[in-house]
Amino acid sequence: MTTHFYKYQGAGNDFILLDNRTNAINHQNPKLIVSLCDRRFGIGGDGLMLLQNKAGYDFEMVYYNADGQPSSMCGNGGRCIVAFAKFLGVIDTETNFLAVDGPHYAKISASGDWVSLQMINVDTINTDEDAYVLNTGSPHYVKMVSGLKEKDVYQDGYDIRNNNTYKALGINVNFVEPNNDGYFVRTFERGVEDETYACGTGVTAVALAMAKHNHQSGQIITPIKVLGGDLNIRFNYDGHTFKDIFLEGPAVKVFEGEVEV
Ligand SMILES: N[C@@H](CCC[C@H](N)C(=O)O)C(=O)O
Repeated sequence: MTTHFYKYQGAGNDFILLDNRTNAINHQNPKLIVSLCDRRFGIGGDGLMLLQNKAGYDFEMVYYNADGQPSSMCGNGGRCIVAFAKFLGVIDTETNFLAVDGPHYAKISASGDWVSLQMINVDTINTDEDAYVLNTGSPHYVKMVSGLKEKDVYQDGYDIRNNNTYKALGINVNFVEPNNDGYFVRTFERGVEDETYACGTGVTAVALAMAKHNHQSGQIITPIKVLGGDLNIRFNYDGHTFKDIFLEGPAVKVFEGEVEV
């Protein structure tokens, strides 16, 4: 069958969006998702999402990585699907929706292209040698480096994601370096198995890990530059739990069309 698709990007993390409120799309088809996300033979994307009806919520976000597998939470995907929901008229400027890691609240600008998404609370940050390891809806490894602009993020990220500790379940690898007013971050993403232009749960993990690293607490706002733009993370840290975590940034419809599914 043919269906309408929409392409969105959030700071360069890009996604195919499908409106599946009628449940007409059979999405349990990894081969189809891989081919739609292919940048040469398909539409292209770091992932694919379906917006579905869900009792008790404005909608449900169903997320697949570009490798065709359902995965854990995608922060930029969450921001993009909120913009999509507003475009479809499912929501106005606030929403409560369900994702794989639970309920999420989000706010969207009246213009529909700036989304502030609440993320899950985090109370555990582990270490792996000099790196931080935490789950912000997806699992993340955060390592401070210098010379990040020139770093071989693909190779170094690949090696960490595929080492004996992480190979089986996978992990997203974030390299971070302080810049003027915040941090510069580059991420090797599990399920894309490549560097992406941004990772929302990744920059969230970096912001929390850096607060712990710098012994900060209270209300914290962390601006983060990524390859595809700028993101902001605001949260509250009482020394035990990171709460009221919001990931903020652009979410933009790029193009739309018809595709065979
Ligand atoms: N791009 C995402 C993260 C998507 C999930 C990730 N690839 C994984 O499998 O853990 C984001 O913006 O958070």
